[in-house]
Amino acid sequence: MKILVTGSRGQLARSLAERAAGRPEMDVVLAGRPGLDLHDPASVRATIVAAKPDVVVSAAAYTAVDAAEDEPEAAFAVNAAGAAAVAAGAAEAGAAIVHLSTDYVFAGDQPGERVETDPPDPRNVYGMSKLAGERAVADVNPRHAILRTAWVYSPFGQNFATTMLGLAAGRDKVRVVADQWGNPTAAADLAEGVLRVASALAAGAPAASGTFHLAGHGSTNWAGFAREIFAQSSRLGGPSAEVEEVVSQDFPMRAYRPRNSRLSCAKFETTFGWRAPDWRDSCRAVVARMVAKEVPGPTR
Ligand SMILES: NC(=O)C1=CN([C@@H]2O[C@H](COP(=O)(O)OP(=O)(O)OC[C@H]3O[C@@H](n4cnc5c(N)ncnc54)[C@H](OP(=O)(O)O)[C@@H]3O)[C@@H](O)[C@H]2O)C=CC1
Ligand SMILES: Cc1cn([C@H]2C[C@H](O)[C@@H](COP(=O)(O)OP(=O)(O)O[C@H]3O[C@@H](C)C(=O)[C@@H](O)[C@H]3O)O2)c(=O)[nH]c1=O
Ligand SMILES: [Mg+2]
Repeated sequence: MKILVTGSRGQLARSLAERAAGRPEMDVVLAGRPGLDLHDPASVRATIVAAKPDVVVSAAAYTAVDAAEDEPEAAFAVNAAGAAAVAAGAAEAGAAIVHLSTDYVFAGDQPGERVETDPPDPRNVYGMSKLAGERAVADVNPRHAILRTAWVYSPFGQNFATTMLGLAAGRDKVRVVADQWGNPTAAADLAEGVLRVASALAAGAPAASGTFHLAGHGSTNWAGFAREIFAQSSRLGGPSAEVEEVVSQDFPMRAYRPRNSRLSCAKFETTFGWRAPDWRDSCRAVVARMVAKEVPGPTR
């Protein structure tokens, strides 16, 4: 099975490449800028059609949540029009598409866990642009799985865990919000789930089409996530800091963040027969790689 992934240096793209290595039945090809640029639909179409994939994984996105507030045109160009171009290219190539979306499509003002049929109601530009992308993908390519995930981290590139370890290297105490709840998701676990969905779509399983939630098992708030990162790091002699819990109001950010974006992954688990590991177990594994500095930084 040939899988074309959009984006070459992103967390999920790199995790997919790593996860598929040594599995000859999974031929994962990464396609990023400048060859495939989501600002340039013609480059997207040409790259996908030329590659003749069985499945396209639409991983590339405009993911700078705060910056999106100041440049909504760019966020929508990439996350909505760009996603539509990926889905159209996949349809033209006769390929199915796995498209990644986010917990931030929800308002986060309801208790409990969100299921796929709950109404989305994004409260920031990033979330609005990703919701527009979901709708465009579903319209353009009937053989689609839209996977909403959350709080993705990995040894690759910039994410909350690398930010926390970076801050801890220079100070004793870090202030972290404790009133935003969600499901930390290791990119490696997400990649495993994506490969399972890709296989099911390629095999023509009708149940594999639709919208699904896939995130790490169990939930916490950002302060709890930070404490776990530091606990694992200090165990291995890496940087750590005391976590001072604050509320969102006391940690102003450009973009509004949902307070409760916990996702129910029951539909994914039932459909694909697989559950992501407990977020703490994956956190231990990822932080170990970060502390060991096993992975070089982004090659920019
Ligand atoms: N990170 C997270 O916490 C979450 C992510 N998601 C979604 O999951 C998916 C994967 O996220 P993740 O791997 O973390 O993302 P990253 O932020 O790690 O990587 C984003 C990728 O998108 C690429 N990209 C950005 N703009 C363009 C463009 N104009 N043309 C081509 N490529 C572009 C980047 O390319 P380059 O390497 O050239 O910069 C990079 O490869 C995304 O769809 C995201 O919305 C959902 C929930 C949480
Ligand atoms: C750096 C830092 C952040 N925070 C807070 C700010 C924010 O509310 C929360 C998370 O901050 P970040 O900017 O790392 O995370 P954020 O950019 O909101 O992460 C989101 O990215 C997009 C792409 C998604 O799709 C979401 O699922 C989610 O992962 O932590 C602190 O409280 N203290 C700190 O020192
Ligand atoms: Mg961010």
